Amino acid sequence: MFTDELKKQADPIIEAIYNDDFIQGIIRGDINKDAIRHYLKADHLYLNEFAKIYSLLIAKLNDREGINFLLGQIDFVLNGEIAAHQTMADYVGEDYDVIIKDGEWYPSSDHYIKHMYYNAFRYDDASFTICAMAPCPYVYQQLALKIAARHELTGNPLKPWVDFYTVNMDELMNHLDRWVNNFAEQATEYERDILRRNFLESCVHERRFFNMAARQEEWIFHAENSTINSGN
Ligand SMILES: Cc1ncc(CN)c(N)n1
Repeated sequence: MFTDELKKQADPIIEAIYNDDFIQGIIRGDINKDAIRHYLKADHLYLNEFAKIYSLLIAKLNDREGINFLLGQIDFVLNGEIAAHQTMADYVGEDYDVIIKDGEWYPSSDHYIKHMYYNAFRYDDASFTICAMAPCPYVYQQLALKIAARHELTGNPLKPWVDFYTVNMDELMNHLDRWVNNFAEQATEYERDILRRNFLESCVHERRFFNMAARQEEWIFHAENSTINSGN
């Protein structure tokens, strides 16, 4: 299947994310609280845009099943995933609403969000955007499964965050796989290349997003050579 090929190509990127500072800090249970604050500020806004992009895709569909599926996902992203964020806010020891109130689209999350919007506006078929969005659940599911398989997290304050992504992603991933595979079957090789690239680029965006939080990346406009304070 086409999506099996994508997932195989994504695995080294996911393994690299696993070994980066953010996930290693989660595994140890002592991740820097500023990294978590930064992540929550960025992710709250990212998920809002993710829900809005789903709504753009609804306009491209004609089947009620697909529309209902996306409506369910909008609800999950806006109301379900809060539980994972709440675990992190509890770890920081501050009120969630206070933490997120001054978030922004920091450079790496900005790039990721615009990658998804580009596809939603550029292509009539929703599959191109779905390929750019699928790493969002997929990468977290794979990270959580790797962590759970390799570590005993009892007593780790971030264990509920890991548990959340081990159990909640299966149905969604099956649906997205079917969707992309159906489209890929009748797509041209040129279109399949775009699908592949969209998926892999978003896996790299996932890595950059965690590293953004680990380094508390910000836009810098005042420096002589305006740049961002992040590598990778
Ligand atoms: C950036 C990002 N990627 C993925 C997820 C998991 N849905 C998330 N909350 N944020």
